[in-house]
Amino acid sequence: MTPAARVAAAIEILDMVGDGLPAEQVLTRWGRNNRFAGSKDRAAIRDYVFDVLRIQRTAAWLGRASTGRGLMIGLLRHEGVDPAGLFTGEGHAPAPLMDYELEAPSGDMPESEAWNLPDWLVALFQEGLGDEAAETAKRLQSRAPVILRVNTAKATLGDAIEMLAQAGVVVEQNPLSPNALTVLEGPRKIRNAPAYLEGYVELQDASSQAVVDALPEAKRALDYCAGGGGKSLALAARGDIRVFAHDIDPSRMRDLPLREARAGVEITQLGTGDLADQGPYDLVLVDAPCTGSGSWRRAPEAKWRLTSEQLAQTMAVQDSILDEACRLVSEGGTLAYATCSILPEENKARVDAFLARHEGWGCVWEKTFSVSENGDGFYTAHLTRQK
Ligand SMILES: C[S@@+](CC[C@H](N)C(=O)[O-])C[C@H]1O[C@@H](n2cnc3c(N)ncnc32)[C@H](O)[C@@H]1O
Repeated sequence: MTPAARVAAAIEILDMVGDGLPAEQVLTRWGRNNRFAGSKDRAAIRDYVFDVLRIQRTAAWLGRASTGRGLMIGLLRHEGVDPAGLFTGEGHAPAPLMDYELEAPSGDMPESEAWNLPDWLVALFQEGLGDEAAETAKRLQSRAPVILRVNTAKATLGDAIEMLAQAGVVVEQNPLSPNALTVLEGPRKIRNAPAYLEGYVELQDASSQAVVDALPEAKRALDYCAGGGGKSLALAARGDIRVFAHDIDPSRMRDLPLREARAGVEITQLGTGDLADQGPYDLVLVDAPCTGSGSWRRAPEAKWRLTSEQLAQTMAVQDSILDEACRLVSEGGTLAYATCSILPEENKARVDAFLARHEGWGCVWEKTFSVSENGDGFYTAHLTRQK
C-alpha cells in the first residue's frame, strides 16, 4: 500500500470507531476484508488509529473536524507532516483538501483541547492529581514502552538479553524492576523470537512487575482477579510458592495453561466455589478491575468512553471484591490491593473506605507509580490485620 492509501484506510477505520465500535475489533475486521494489506501496512494503519485516539481533541482541532478525515489531517499536522502531500485523490489516496481544510486554525490551541481528555476527566485529574495533573495527561498522549519480564524460573537476565539480541530485539534494563527490560528495537519481532517462544521472557509492563516484586514472601498465594494471569506467572517464577489463580470470568484465564507450560511454572486455577475450601492464603492479591487510567496509552479509547457513572460502579465493585477477598487471608497474612489506575478515587480512597468498614485492619505499605517512559501508572497497597 502507498503511504496515502494507509491514511485512507485509517480514515475509514476511525469513522467506524467514531460510530462506537471498538478499535481492535474494527482493525481485525478491516484486516480480514483487505487481505492484500501486508503486515507492515496493517501495523502502520494501527499506529495511525491509536496515535489519533491518544490525541483525539488536539487532532480534531488541528484537522477542523472530528471525522476520521479531520482526525487524520490533524494527526499529520501534529506530527509536522503537511497533509496536502498525502491527500491527493490519486490512486487510493484520500480526496484533496477542501478550502477550509487547507490551513490549521490560527492562534494557540485552546487549553481544553491540549489535555486530550473529556472535560469531566480534566476536572477529576486536577482535583485528584494536583500539580501532576497536566503532566500526567500529557504523558498519556504518547506511545507506551514495550516491556518484557525475564522469567527467572528459566533464564538469567544475561541469557535473555543475548537471546533477544540474536532475534533482533534490542533491550535495556528498566529501572522499575530488576527483571524488567525495555525494548529499544524490534518490538514486532518479539512474538516469534525464541526467547519468547521458549518462555525466557513474557510481555509485562514494568510497574506491573514492580507490584509483584513488592509482594511479601508467601507459601500459598491467591491471585483473586487473575485475568490472563500476568501477575500469577510472575509470582510463580519466584519458586517455593504455591500460586492459585481465580477470576470471576474463568474464560479470561483460558490461555494460562499454555503460558504456564511456556514459562515452566505451575498455577492452580480455582472456581469461586473452591476459594474458601483451599484457603486461607498467606497472600491474597486483588489486582482489581479498574478504569485502566494508568494504561490509557495502550488503550486510549477507554478515556473517551469512560463515564462518571461507570467510575462509580467500578469503585463499588472494588469495594465488594476487597470485602470478599479479605475473608480468605490467613492470620498474619497480607491482602494486597492493586490497580492500573492513577485516580485516587480507585486507589487510596478505596483502601481508606475498606479500613473504615473493617476494624482491625491497617495499611502497612502503599506506592503509586506515575505514568512514565518506564512504565504505566499503577497503585498498590498492603493491608494486614493489626494485632
Ligand atoms: C485488572 S484485570 C486483572 C489483570 C491480571 N491480574 C494481570 O496481571 O494480567 C481485573 C480482572 O478482575 C476480574 N474481576 C472482575 N470482577 C471480579 C470479581 N468480583 N471477582 C474476581 N475477579 C473479578 C476481571 O474479569 C478481570 O479479569
